[in-house]
Amino acid sequence: MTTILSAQDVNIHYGDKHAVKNVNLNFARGTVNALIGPSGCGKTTFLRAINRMHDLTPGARVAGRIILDGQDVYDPGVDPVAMRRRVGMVFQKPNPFPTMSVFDNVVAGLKLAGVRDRRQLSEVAERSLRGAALWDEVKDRLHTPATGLSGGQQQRLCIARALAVDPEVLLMDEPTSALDPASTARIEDLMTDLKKVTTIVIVTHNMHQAARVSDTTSFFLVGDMVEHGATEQIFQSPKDERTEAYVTGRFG
Ligand SMILES: Nc1ncnc2c1ncn2[C@@H]1O[C@H](COP(=O)(O)OP(=O)(O)OP(=O)(O)O)[C@@H](O)[C@H]1O
Repeated sequence: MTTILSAQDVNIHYGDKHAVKNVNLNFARGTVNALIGPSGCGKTTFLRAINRMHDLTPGARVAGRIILDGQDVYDPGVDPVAMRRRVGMVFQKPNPFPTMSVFDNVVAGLKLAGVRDRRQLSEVAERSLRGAALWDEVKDRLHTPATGLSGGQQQRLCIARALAVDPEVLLMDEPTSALDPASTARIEDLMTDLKKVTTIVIVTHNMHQAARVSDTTSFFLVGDMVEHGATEQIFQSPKDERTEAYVTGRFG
């Protein structure tokens, strides 16, 4: 399998706080990769480093390399806005643009990139909404406000919005934690389909979810990445006793 994303000696500080400590990880193209660990252990901090979200966080410093398909995303020549089209992000709470219609939400990134052709926008909107398993539910209300959708639909809309620009990697930060079990199940099913078109890195508090959806799992603890491996191995025969204690529910 080819590596699409590689973190090399990544250290992240907030002021004096060393939130992520010398993390090395490789993710293969077309896989789902879970980051697990107790609250405050640096999962989200690491995830946000992948698409340079910390550029926008006062006091945050990222050191090391994040290599996306051969290119260091922190290279001074890289335009972070263009790079974020290659590395999409879905957040904990669905965050559709509240004043826009369903359609306009999906194509917002394309429009920002200068695409104006109506037919192209319509094609991409349909493909992305189908990709996010939302098309059938919204095809007759594309031009109604996105805020009229249910929470689960809004989250799939955010996934469609991310997919519309063909990201090579999709970052998901606890994408189902605000959703009911039925919506959660739909998004979990979706992740398996999305592997055909992108590579997913997902932060989740839900170990069952990590076990269900991911190919690899990385266990974080107070800023260290303690263990990384095939999900089955991490859950069934972890090498580190701290991983074992966590996945068997002895702390968390
Ligand atoms: N903007 C910030 N400024 C200062 N410290 C921060 C900031 N964001 C996070 N931290 C600290 O960095 C550490 C790692 O936080 P992070 O949110 O990455 O953990 P997490 O594993 O994602 O936790 P959770 O599962 O609760 O979301 C925590 O101690 C947190 O308090």
